[in-house]
Amino acid sequence: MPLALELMEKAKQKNVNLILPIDTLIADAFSPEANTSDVKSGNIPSDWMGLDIGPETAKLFSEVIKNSKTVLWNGPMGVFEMAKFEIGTKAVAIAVVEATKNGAFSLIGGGDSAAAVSKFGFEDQVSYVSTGGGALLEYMEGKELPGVKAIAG
Ligand SMILES: Nc1ncnc2c1ncn2[C@@H]1O[C@H](COP(=O)(O)OP(=O)(O)OP(=O)(O)O)[C@@H](O)[C@H]1O
Ligand SMILES: O=C(O)[C@H](O)COP(=O)(O)O
Repeated sequence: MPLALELMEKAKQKNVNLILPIDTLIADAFSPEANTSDVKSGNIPSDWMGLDIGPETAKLFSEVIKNSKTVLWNGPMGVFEMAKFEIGTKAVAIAVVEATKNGAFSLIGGGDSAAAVSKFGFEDQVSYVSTGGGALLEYMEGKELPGVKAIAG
């Protein structure tokens, strides 16, 4: 939490638009048979958990993505492996595909993000899918990766 608050402050100082979820799909168990409900983010009862973004957030994120020229996607929106909690991740994936159709460069990174894109059958409709998760982000940060260094000589 302190790190999140620090990053939010940093984003504000740098005029970076940080968009957070406004609603959440909650469940009473980590299970495909769980009972679910949509609540405003911040209203999750203590014995429930958020397992996907809610429909309002899916709409909000999709709008931003569709209007972007470059998309770097790292991390699913929820537990997309269970059909009940795949809706948010699917909505984002559809928006990324649409942005790509409109000329955006879309880069998807991370084993689970790649699995999500593949599950929905969109692998060929985005610009690039990388299996690198943390390594991809470190590379984007400008860090030198030992493997890349060895290859580059
Ligand atoms: N609310 C949640 N509670 C528990 N697990 C979740 C929740 N939301 C997503 N997950 C799980 O987290 C995983 C996604 O992890 P992560 O965000 O690190 O993805 P990634 O960056 O694509 O993958 P990796 O870290 O392997 O490179 C998925 O398996 C998903 O089911
Ligand atoms: O699923 C994996 O193994 C990860 O996507 C690997 O990514 P990382 O080692 O770069 O985090």
